[in-house]
Amino acid sequence: MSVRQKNIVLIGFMGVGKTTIGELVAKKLYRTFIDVDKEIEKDFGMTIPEIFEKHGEPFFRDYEKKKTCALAEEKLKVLSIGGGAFVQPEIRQACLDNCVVFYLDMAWEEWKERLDMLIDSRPVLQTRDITEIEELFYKRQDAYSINHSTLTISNRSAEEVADFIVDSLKHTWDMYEPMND
Ligand SMILES: Nc1ncnc2c1ncn2[C@@H]1O[C@H](COP(=O)(O)OP(=O)(O)O)[C@@H](O)[C@H]1O
Ligand SMILES: O=C(O)C1=C[C@@H](OP(=O)(O)O)[C@@H](O)[C@H](O)C1
Ligand SMILES: [Mg+2]
Repeated sequence: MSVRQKNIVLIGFMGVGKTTIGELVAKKLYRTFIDVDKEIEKDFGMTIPEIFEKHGEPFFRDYEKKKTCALAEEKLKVLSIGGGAFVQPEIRQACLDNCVVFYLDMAWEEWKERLDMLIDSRPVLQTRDITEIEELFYKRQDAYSINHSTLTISNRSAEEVADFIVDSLKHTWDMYEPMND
């Protein structure tokens, strides 16, 4: 597949801005944006917390695996995936094989300021105290560290990060597949 046709996937911990930044990147590249969590919510007619509540986390992870792997194989999309998705080896492989994977990396000190804003919509945060959330934050970094490009996004606006992603993609595309005049 041409490098220009590959999907772009944003990964990283809950609340770092994958959905917000993904939507901006898609607009700037005139691509379709897909938020995998929103697709799952549409499929069930329920919010993510409701799916966790009714069916449990293992069921959610299994559905997330099927949905994310299928979407990763499309072309020319910008995808934001759930913060826990990339921990699943099958999802990681599908994304790394078919897409350009950007990891949005944020410092814990900055992330923890977002906790209050996130907790109602992220069931994974509701069953853990702050120490356990911090452990999960660092544990997930092992999976996130396998990517095509790591962006340190602390103290950057969503717009700045999106512009950086678009510029770096254009640079890569021109390097590997220069456009004819
Ligand atoms: N760069 C940013 N700076 C400040 N707030 C942000 C930034 N990116 C996202 N946000 C805010 O953080 C919250 C979580 O963002 P979201 O895009 O849903 O993250 P994710 O998809 O990674 O869980 C939202 O309220 C969003 O407006
Ligand atoms: O990290 C996780 O385990 C989760 C992250 C959420 O997505 P965001 O990363 O977009 O918040 C959502 O998939 C679900 O609540 C589980
Ligand atoms: Mg999201």
